[in-house]
Amino acid sequence: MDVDVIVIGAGPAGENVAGRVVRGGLTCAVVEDHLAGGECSYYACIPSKALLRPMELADEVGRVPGLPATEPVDVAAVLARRDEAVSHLDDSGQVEWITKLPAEFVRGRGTVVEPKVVEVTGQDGRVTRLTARHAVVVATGSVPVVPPVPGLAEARPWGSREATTVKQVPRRLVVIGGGVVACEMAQALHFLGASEVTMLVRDDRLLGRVEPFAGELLAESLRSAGIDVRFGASAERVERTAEHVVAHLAGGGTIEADEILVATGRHPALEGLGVDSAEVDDSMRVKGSDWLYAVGDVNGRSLLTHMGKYQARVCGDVIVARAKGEPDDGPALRATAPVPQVVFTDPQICSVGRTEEAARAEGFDIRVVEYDLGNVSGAYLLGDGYTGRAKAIVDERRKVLLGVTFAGPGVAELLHAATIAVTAEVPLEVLWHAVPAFPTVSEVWLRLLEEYGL
Ligand SMILES: Cc1cc2nc3c(=O)[nH]c(=O)nc-3n(C[C@H](O)[C@H](O)[C@H](O)COP(=O)(O)OP(=O)(O)OC[C@H]3O[C@@H](n4cnc5c(N)ncnc54)[C@H](O)[C@@H]3O)c2cc1C
Ligand SMILES: NC(=O)c1ccc[n+]([C@@H]2O[C@H](COP(=O)([O-])OP(=O)(O)OC[C@H]3O[C@@H](n4cnc5c(N)ncnc54)[C@H](O)[C@@H]3O)[C@@H](O)[C@H]2O)c1
Repeated sequence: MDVDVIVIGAGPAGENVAGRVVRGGLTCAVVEDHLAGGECSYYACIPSKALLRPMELADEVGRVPGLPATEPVDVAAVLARRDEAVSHLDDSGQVEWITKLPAEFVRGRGTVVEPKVVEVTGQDGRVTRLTARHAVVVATGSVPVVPPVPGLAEARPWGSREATTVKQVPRRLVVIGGGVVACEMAQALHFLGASEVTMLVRDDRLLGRVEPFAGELLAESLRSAGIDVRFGASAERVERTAEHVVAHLAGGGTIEADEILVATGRHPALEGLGVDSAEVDDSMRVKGSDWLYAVGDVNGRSLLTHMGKYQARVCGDVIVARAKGEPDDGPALRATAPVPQVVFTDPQICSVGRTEEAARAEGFDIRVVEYDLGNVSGAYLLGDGYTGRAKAIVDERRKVLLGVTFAGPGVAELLHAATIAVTAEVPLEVLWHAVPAFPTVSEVWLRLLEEYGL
């Protein structure tokens, strides 16, 4: 079969490339080995957020006197809603979306066998050969890394998929890692009944890529909920017995649990793909090639759905421009945006742009302003004991924001204002005229500017 563009992988990134190239007038085939919709729809963003939402709501209700207690939580109902959110692992809706674009949907494992040629091996072993006139786009996502701890692989550890598809919440859980998956899933499963959760965090802080204060607030929250967060801790050996799993700790001691969750990062999914590297330029074209592109997790730039989709929009439009011989270097045709991210824990942690450490390392002349969210009237009204913090990094030369971080209940919805301010490089003196409504948590913007001296 000949088409203009072949996309391998129908996760959020691959689907969005297909949408853009078809909209631009090209024909497209989308190859998917497992479920159209990708990791995000069935095993990652959607189910994890469905599992975290009841905890968030219960915490919120708990902060407002006079409302009925929400415990005990109906775990079966929470899991049933999670199952609905992931369409019971049925991808027919997503396949229909692809075919209605219209694009050709080809189920099977894709391999690039020669330039612009992809062979797809179906589950029945049949091979379909696809040829692209213009481009092949790799959007195969990422796979979890399991560290080489003796006995760990044999102990059948959980990865994020097992955690998000959980049917029976284990009573005792050991979590290896202190990143986003570890924190979100430790907290969700603890809320849903894992009464003994121990986190083995190799480093001395949680969420190593965000501002340290945010990780500290989160560690306090996890610990006060009863989760045993151990810093500088690691398993040197793991074994599974008939009844449980045992983690032998470096430096002595053991922890016995029902399951062990490994959340130690992810690698680009390149195995068996016929592609050695997915390192791309800002147009998402693989370095050294004029027909191969890579978007989403697989290129390693930013392992987030919204960033994969953003890259996909750029990539699709660039391919269309190049296919038509039109200019391919307009500002909308390069993926260079600051990265926003939300960690959906309690407190929520969200950030965009540079941290203080990153800005200093890049040589910016900066000033840091911070403000306690609990002192904002809008936050006080959300409930008793609301705590949180905001931190902004100001480029002193241009008087614009380089990065903003919020930590606190419900702060995720504050993030897009920060994303606009950072992306558009809004001068602080202009930002001053963006008056936050009273009494909302957004009033923290005014407080930050006042702290700065405006
Ligand atoms: C537990 C968890 C929670 C997360 N929560 C969030 C969140 O809240 N917000 C957020 O922004 N990000 C979140 N992420 C990250 C997000 O899931 C990824 O960034 C996103 O799924 C990447 O999209 P993608 O299209 O690049 O890859 P994927 O979604 O992984 O899709 C890749 C697709 O390619 C297919 N494929 C692979 N190889 C082949 C092949 N050779 N042939 C055919 N098909 C192939 C796969 O089957 C898959 O369907 C989370 C991740 C995890 C693990
Ligand atoms: N809300 C969200 O946006 C969201 C949620 C979940 C996942 N994600 C994405 O998924 C990606 C993967 O998440 P993750 O939590 O697996 O990765 P991560 O990179 O966020 O965290 C990995 C953690 O494992 C630790 N670690 C690494 N190697 C180790 C080893 N050998 N032994 C012990 N600890 C080790 C690290 O120090 C770190 O604490 C993230 O990059 C994130 O972008 C996003």
